[in-house]
Amino acid sequence: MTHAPFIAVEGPIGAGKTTLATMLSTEFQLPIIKEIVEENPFLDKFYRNMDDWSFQLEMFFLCNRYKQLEDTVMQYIDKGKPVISDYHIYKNLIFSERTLKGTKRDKYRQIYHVLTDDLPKPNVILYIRADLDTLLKRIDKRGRSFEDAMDTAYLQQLIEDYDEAMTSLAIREPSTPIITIDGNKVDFVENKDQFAVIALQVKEHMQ
Ligand SMILES: Nc1ncnc2c1ncn2[C@@H]1O[C@H](COP(=O)(O)OP(=O)(O)OP(=O)(O)O)[C@@H](O)[C@H]1O
Ligand SMILES: Nc1nc(=O)c2ncn([C@H]3C[C@H](O)[C@@H](CO)O3)c2[nH]1
Repeated sequence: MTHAPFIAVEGPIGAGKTTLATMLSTEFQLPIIKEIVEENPFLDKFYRNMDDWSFQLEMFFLCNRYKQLEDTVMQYIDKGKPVISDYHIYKNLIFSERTLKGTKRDKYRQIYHVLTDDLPKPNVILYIRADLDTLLKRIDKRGRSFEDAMDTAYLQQLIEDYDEAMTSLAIREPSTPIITIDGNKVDFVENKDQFAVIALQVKEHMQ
């Protein structure tokens, strides 16, 4: 590990990233970096018309995450302090490769690499996998109105994109451990023992 633990929780929409990252942050007294959702002016428009709004939305996410990552580096990573985040910057590419087409996709990819290639990346990843039924139930339970318009085929596609992306990340960065959690079976919210197993795995990577 080249720097203090920088832990990222990842997984498709509604997998439980923010929930788990918050629980781990409390357990280990770690500062947490959370996704900006409510202030996002494009999500509502995007779910109603993905083709029209995808570029604006992806750029918004990228710029916000870039700023958060810059701040995280200054406040924690450069000072050798551990930190947990409810996303990995790589998710920008997972989503944009799915939502953008043609020249916009090419331009976005270039901007992504220019902005992020030289920044430190998380060195421990928790990947929550879950199938469509589980995700739909959780998204429904959370009840964000703009997600009512989400296409289930899009969500299913993202589940598969995430699996591919995590496999390719494991090959490209073999020194970064990926702890995979079966979100269909493991209930870290209601079951304390199941949370304890995850917390123990994370602790092993914090030494
Ligand atoms: N293991 C679990 N068991 C039951 N409910 C869960 C579990 N994990 C998360 N939830 C619930 O599912 C909903 C979605 O969780 P959360 O917001 O943490 O997902 P997320 O992955 O951060 O979502 P997004 O991708 O939209 O940012 C919340 O209502 C949360 O309370
Ligand atoms: N298109 C797209 N690109 C992203 O980088 C991205 N990151 C998150 N999301 C969506 C999922 C939830 O609805 C909501 C909150 O996570 O925002 C994204 N959508």
